[in-house]
Amino acid sequence: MPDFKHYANPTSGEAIRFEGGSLKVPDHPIVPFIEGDGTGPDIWRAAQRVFDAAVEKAYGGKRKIAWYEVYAGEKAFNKFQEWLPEDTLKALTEYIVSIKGPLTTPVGGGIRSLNVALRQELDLFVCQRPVRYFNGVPSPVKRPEQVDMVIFRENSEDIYAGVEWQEGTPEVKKIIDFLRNEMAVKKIRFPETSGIGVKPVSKEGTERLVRAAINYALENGRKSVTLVHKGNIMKFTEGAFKSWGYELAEREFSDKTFTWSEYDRIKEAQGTDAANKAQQEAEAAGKLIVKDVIADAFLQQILTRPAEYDVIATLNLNGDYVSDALAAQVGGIGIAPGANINYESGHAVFEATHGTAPKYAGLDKVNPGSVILSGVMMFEYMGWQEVADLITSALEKAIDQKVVTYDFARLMDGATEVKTSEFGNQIIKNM
Ligand SMILES: NC(=O)C1=CN([C@@H]2O[C@H](COP(=O)(O)OP(=O)(O)OC[C@H]3O[C@@H](n4cnc5c(N)ncnc54)[C@H](OP(=O)(O)O)[C@@H]3O)[C@@H](O)[C@H]2O)C=CC1
Ligand SMILES: O=C(O)CCC(=O)C(=O)O
Ligand SMILES: [Mg+2]
Repeated sequence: MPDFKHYANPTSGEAIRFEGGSLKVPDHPIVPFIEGDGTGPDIWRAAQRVFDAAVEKAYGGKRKIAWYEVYAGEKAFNKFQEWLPEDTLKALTEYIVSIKGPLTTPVGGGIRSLNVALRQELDLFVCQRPVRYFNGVPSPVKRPEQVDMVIFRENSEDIYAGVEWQEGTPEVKKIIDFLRNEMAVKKIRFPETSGIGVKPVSKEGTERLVRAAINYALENGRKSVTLVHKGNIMKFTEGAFKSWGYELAEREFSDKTFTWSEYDRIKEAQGTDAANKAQQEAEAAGKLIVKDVIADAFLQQILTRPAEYDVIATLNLNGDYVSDALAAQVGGIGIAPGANINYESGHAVFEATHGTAPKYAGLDKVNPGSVILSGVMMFEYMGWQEVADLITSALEKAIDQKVVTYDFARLMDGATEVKTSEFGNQIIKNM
């Protein structure tokens, strides 16, 4: 048991373990949860009832989650005057699998993102966000059913990691002086009034992310992995991500993949027909195609040709933008789940793609679908597939019945608008 400063130890349940590369899940696993800020408590309350009902329905009392509340954000600050208590990190480390609601990050000053801090502290290097269409969900595009992608967003580095210095401080002056005087940098347009952010992108970081994406694609019968980058402009970070990604695919998965890098080499040596033939043969042999696209082109092609994309591997900031854009295509952020995972240690923190939606806090109004579907991912990760399937089909049925929260109701004809808690009830009723 961890040696907590503030927290009492769990009073029931057993710890999940990660041994020999796989999870060992007891029948009464301790699962820590963070309620979250803003609308977090609303959606968490509904979600927890759905999870418990589905586990009970699937296993009739043989299995049960031992929920264990841990704190971060405003609730932690109010209780312990700490935004992210060390006890929370200890609990998430000890109990391996956890789930959280959204946490507030102020813009422009104040505390840094607690969400990002959690990912960094636990080294949860993959932010995995599946995006698929649920029949009947209102969507702004004509063929939303063509969207079926799984985003693998690098979660530990890039400009998103928060290495930056504020304009006007002695630190930023030092960095700017160093860049100008020792590195001969002449491209800082307004050196006296700039803030500076640094974008670290490493070979190790890229390789472990791309490896996870390719493994996922192979295990789940996916057709392609696309490396999304802005490597034409940021050559040694985003461009390197692309090159390292291709090199990894060819080095570690040569018998199972065909890359566009190989395509280019064949084209150069033998011409376009030979390269096309090689790709067609690889596809016919069931090989995974590893390709790439520049990020801005990707954002227009997901609207015009979504069927061409499948598993997406990308850097941290691109992944953030792409997640919300794709979520909108299939009906919005109300049903966009996610997980932060370290595939090497087994640690995983499940969380919705959206934030705290503060204007709706405490109104029992927003869609709990994203956190509920994050729970579905969690149950799949734990191997409790029966629970995942029960929740998914009950949620699909609720949408089919047009019993939905405000976000869907405002775009659907003939819908019955229900509260967060009532949407949870409807899902439970449908199990
Ligand atoms: N992982 C995390 O914890 C994340 C935290 N955040 C943080 O959340 C805070 C608010 O961020 P903000 O940019 O407003 O983004 P949000 O995702 O919180 O909200 C933006 C809009 O998305 C819609 N929305 C969000 N959640 C739901 C839901 N459950 N059901 C239906 N619609 C929903 C609402 O749209 P509408 O107005 O159209 O109704 C809302 O106004 C910030 O502090 C930010 O840093 C942001 C993202 C992730
Ligand atoms: O940490 C935050 O406040 C925002 C994070 C975010 O937008 C995301 O991870 O998608
Ligand atoms: Mg985001």
